Amino acid sequence: MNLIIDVGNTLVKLAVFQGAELIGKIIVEKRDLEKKLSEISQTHPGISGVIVSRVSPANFLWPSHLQRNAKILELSPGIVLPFENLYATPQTLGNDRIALAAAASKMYRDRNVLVIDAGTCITYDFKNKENQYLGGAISPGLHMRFRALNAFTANLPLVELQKDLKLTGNSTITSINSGVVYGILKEIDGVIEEYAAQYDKMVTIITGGDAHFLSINLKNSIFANSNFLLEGLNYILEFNISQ
Ligand SMILES: Nc1ncnc2c1ncn2[C@@H]1O[C@H](COP(=O)(O)OP(=O)(O)O)[C@@H](O)[C@H]1O
Ligand SMILES: CC(C)(COP(=O)(O)O)[C@@H](O)C(=O)NCCC(=O)O
Repeated sequence: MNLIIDVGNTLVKLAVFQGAELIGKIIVEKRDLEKKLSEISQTHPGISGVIVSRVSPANFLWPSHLQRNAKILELSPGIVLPFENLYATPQTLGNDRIALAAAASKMYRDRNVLVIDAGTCITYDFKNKENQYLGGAISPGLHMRFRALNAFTANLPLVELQKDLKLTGNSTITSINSGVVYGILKEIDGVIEEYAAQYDKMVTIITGGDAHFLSINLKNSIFANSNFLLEGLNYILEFNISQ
């Protein structure tokens, strides 16, 4: 059994895998991580492998049971990867993006794959059909856009996402919502179309906290998979254990 820990910039995702099958998942705030880890190590005494990926600091103590009985792997740029990494600055590449490329490699090794992760930031990661990771793009996430409009102006309030979309905002709140949400939707559709024009038979995956809401409003039909990053981390762990 493997324990997977994905520390994002906003939330921590924890999952337990039995081999390649995800058997449990929980999303927690960083302040609750240590408590949850201790609970999981008690309820799943069979955990023998752990992988942790961080893109932001998270301070916690490992439960002693895990420290004693499990192989703990911290994802870092030096780790052996199941794909060829052509990023020009691999030492600065986000661990979450490495995990997404690993999942693309596991599930679609011989295909061109674009992975979109809509979390704190929106990341675009492209792996080609030669199993090479080329890189992609980083842009501000949904909440970051709402917060930026509030933080860098005098008059704009901090708006919560309105799921009822109106193209033409007729108030400050609906204008902000239209700008943020249509801005993201058109960005994502545009990026997909640019890649699809350059790479044949491309698979596109969307994941991350805002994936569901965005995917149902996109023009392009793409696969939403909320566990894609976790699957990638599990694959990297299994790949390194078997080396
Ligand atoms: N300050 C915030 N308040 C409320 N929600 C936020 C805030 N910052 C980010 N979010 C939302 O939290 C979710 C985090 O998604 P997730 O994929 O877990 O991101 P990450 O991996 O970056 O932690 C997203 O829906 C994002 O829009
Ligand atoms: C771009 C990110 C901040 C995304 O983080 P997230 O929104 O998933 O929390 C993270 O992948 C990161 O810190 N990347 C480092 C820069 C790079 O990937 O080149």
